[in-house]
Amino acid sequence: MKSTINGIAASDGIAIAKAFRLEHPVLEAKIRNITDIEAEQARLDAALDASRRDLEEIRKRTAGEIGEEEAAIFSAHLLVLDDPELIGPVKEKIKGDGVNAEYALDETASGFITLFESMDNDYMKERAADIRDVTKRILSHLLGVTVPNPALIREEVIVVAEDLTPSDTVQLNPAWVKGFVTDIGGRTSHSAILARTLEIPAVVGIRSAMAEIADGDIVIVDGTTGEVIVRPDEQTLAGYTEKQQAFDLQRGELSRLAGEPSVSADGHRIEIAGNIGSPADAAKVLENGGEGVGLFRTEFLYMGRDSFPTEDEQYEAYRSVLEQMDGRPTIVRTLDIGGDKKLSYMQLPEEENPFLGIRAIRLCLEEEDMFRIQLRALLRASVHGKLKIMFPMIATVDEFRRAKAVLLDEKQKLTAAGTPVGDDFEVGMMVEIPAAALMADAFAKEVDFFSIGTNDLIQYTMAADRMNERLSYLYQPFSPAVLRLIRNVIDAAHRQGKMAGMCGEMAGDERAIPLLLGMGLDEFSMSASSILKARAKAAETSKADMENRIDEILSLASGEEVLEYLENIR
Ligand SMILES: C=C(OP(=O)(O)O)C(=O)O
Ligand SMILES: [Mg+2]
Repeated sequence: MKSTINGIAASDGIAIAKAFRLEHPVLEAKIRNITDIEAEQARLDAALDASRRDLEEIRKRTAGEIGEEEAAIFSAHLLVLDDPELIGPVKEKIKGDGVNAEYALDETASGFITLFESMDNDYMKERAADIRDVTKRILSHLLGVTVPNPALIREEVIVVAEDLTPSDTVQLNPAWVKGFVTDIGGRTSHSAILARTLEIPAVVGIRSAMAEIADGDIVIVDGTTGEVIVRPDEQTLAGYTEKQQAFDLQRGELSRLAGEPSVSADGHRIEIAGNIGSPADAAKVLENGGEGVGLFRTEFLYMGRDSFPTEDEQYEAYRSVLEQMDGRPTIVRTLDIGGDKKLSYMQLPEEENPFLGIRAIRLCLEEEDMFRIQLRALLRASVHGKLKIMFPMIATVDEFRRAKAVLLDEKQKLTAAGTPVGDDFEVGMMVEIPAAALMADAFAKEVDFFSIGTNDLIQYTMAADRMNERLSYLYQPFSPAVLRLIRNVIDAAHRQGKMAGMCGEMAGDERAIPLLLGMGLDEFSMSASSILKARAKAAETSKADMENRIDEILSLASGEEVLEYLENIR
């Protein structure tokens, strides 16, 4: 029976395909006593063989379709599978204790995991993560439970999941994943941002998707309205197929703006740039006529792998982006890990409030060696284009100064060693903490540019978790509280002759563009798929007219009133 469920529209467009449930099953390794030891050991061997076949296949396909680097993790898993130091003790335990293979494996592996994780050694911590993953795979074969392998998807699907972590999403191949729906999350959770980067429709925060959608159900995702139709009838299907074609047509029409500059109706020039998570995304920004990169979220280079990227690997990634952008301004943000963005190979402390904890620049200033590797890679790459280095989550002027001092120290060392470093790279900061927005005048004297991170700025201003769908009513980009902070940042930047940009999702929101233009925002950075619509919106807006309205808008009492005001301007 057809049913319609609603969530938060996260990425525009319509996708129609079969559901693929991405669910991590509970694997319980209960103890059983065994009498036929040989048969039990043979059962373990069979599970090892099956796991080996899985991994070889996944490795091969990942290497061929995504890249050798991404496939490396599966080679590491294959090594664990064949490691006599793990498998030997499991077999001995089956024999010595007369217990079943699941239990012997789980106990032995847990012992190694606890031991390796407790060591102050990144290599051993990575091995612990590998053992955990491989153990799950072997257990699933022993228990006859299927674990989903998104890397093996070979038909068009809509991924249905409770949640997609950033490391889940980097493994999805957009050639097959036509859209996704999740029960958890909001418009600015990272899975939603990634969907926009990949230009695939998505609806998040549905709450009942996993309960209502079975594997193989036909699903329509309307990422523009937030509707998800499960098991549609013929008529509904036909209606949405038409809607899908109209959407594609509109996208095609907008593409004529790709080579045009971004100018308001009254001739004011702005820059519209793209947000990226990998060097491959830069091509999408250019295809959509982006005038620069306003945010490269480098933490994605650190995800979907089982060890830190080396300085050379990072250098290559930054160089690739700068070369592709060919002299256009390119803002690369230093590592913003923590909060919901975790690394399997880096143990972060358990915190009560991870979004208020050791993340981003706070972590980098604590783990200075790790930070310096990234800064060296950036400095070496700076000769290949117009690089702007940006620090995330800056709360105090002192933090900015400390981060910049480490950068300049590395620059000096490289120069002393004869390594070429660009002379004209800029150093700026994200404004995503209310304290920084309020103190923008003090910061403006020290930075080369600001980029306002509304995703976090809104959550910290409203004290409403950006990922909690139940608080989405509080997560208000148009709240005058947020708008006043934004204006403060732009004005402070301009008083010092500095550029003010925005790379939070608000910059690509068509309703916000006239308002931001009126406040004088210089640079708007967004998902590649929003660039052309934003350019069209700017072209029909008079900056001078909006400028005259700003005081009135900022004196309204609520986000709802602001939105109503904006809708009535015509
Ligand atoms: C752009 C931002 O950074 P992220 O979404 O990566 O936290 C932001 O906070 O607005
Ligand atoms: Mg942020």
